[in-house]
Amino acid sequence: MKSMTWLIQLMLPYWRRILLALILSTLTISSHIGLMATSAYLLSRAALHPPILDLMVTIVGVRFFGLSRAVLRYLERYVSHDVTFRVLSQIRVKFYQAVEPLAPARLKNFRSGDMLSRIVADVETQQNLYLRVFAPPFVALLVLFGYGFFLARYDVRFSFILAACFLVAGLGIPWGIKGLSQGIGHQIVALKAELATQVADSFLGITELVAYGQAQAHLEKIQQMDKKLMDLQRRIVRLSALSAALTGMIANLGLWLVLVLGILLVEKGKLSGVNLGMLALGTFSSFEALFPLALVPHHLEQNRAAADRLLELIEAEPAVKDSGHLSPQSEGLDIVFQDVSLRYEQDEPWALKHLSFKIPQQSKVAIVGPSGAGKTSVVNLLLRFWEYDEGRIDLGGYSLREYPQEDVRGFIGVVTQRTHLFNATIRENLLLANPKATDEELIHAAQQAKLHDFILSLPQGYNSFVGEGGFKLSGGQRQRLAIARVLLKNAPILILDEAMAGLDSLTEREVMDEVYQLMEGRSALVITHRLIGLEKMDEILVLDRGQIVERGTHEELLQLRGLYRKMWEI
Ligand SMILES: Nc1ncnc2c1ncn2[C@@H]1O[C@H](COP(=O)(O)OP(=O)(O)OP(=O)(O)O)[C@@H](O)[C@H]1O
Repeated sequence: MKSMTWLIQLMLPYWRRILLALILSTLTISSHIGLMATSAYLLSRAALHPPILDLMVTIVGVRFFGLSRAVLRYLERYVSHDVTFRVLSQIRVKFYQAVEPLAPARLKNFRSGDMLSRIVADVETQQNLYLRVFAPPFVALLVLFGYGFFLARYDVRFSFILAACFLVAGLGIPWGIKGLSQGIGHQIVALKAELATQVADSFLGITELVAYGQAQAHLEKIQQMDKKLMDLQRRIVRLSALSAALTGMIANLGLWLVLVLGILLVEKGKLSGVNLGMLALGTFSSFEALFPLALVPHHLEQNRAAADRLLELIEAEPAVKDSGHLSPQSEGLDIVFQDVSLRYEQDEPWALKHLSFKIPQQSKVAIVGPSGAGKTSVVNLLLRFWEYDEGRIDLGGYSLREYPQEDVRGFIGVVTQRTHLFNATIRENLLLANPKATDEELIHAAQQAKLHDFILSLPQGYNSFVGEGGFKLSGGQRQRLAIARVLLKNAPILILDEAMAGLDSLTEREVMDEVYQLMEGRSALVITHRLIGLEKMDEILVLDRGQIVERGTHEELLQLRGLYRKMWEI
């Protein structure tokens, strides 16, 4: 119910267009009725051989309805699809606005294929909302009342026949089909999501699947799901055909009942014989309004299931909410952690416990420690990806919570182990860090990151495509590109989170030199479990199970003969 209320709220701003579309739909069906009725009337009158002038009005009527039906059908399709696409774009905008603040913390719980399915398939399912759920009942009611009143002018019993047939075909058949199709809408939405998830997973893990000889097995799994989805869709097509056949039968029954009643009335002299065909065929064609009703419950179920999935994300609470309006100054950007504790979930152990340290502006601090010690968690807090539970983090003398998240991130440049490169050109990947950068600035950054010569050696230079995830570049080239990005961003705070992991020793040494140059004149937080080059750090924090167990310079820590020394010796 909640999802329907949400969808209706999105449609409300377009009520004028919706009203126009409903009127146009009703007029289109009315034109159809008019065409059939006037044609039948014309044939009946013509059979009596009246002077041709007597038929002129009817002939014009036939022409008018013939033309207006086509024009109105076009306008109705135009306006109703226009409304539909406007509502869809609203849904997409709302969805994106709600999802963006959830990244990255909350989105990690969702699989990428499932997210894709929500953004694409579940949004697109909503195109049925107006066209196949809301419009048909309204149009059927308008036709029933409009044509019902027309019939009542001849005899009210014609109207009762029409109402009875509309009741059976408009409520009885959809009710029966609802019973037969119950649950299929939900299953289709769930299966589409699962299928998208499996396909996306297969693409992401294609190397592993091929290497371990599992590609065929995986493909078969996907084919099975696809078959299941096809079976469900086939069931819906069968039900659609059944409902069309049943509605057609009721339409024929309606025609016969009107004909029988009409014949009786003609016999009694209460109805002119020339009207007989007009009333019968008009009634028959009014059933056009009823054909889409049978699948309304099915589409409604599918729309609700898809909308529920959209709402699940739209209503999710972001891990961090903006509450402050301070803007960080580029001067005096000391970072201070005071007794900071964090746990990712209430029932999980603390990832960070009572952490206190300071990174004065332009100083270099390293955090080292074994895997799972909490090093990346410190970065997550600084970048405002997660909210800390206890303590206080200050930036430039004010709590981090007093700044908008975007402003904080604007002051921080990050190089991580897994630099994501978009399937675009080198230029576009660099511009991500600073869309306004000039060509000279791009080249300067690439030169500093020792990437320029390599780029020039490519046939397309800066316009060369890097491939999906940057697969056309080596690990070292990717990291250099990340460094060039940070240079372009020119942020006063630098975070290097395992930036050298995955590189061979030679490349590591080369990239390290560039990284140390990059640190000059900036505050730097270096996260690593490889104790290389840490002599240049002002302070090293040794983290273990979320707590600082040792701190000092490289020399001091070696003398302590504790965890750091042990790690260093290894
Ligand atoms: N998003 C998350 N949700 C739940 N728990 C998490 C999440 N991220 C990290 N953790 C947990 O928090 C703890 C610290 O993780 P963190 O990634 O900070 O460690 P790390 O020192 O950076 O490890 P590594 O060197 O292996 O990258 C771990 O126990 C980890 O399982």
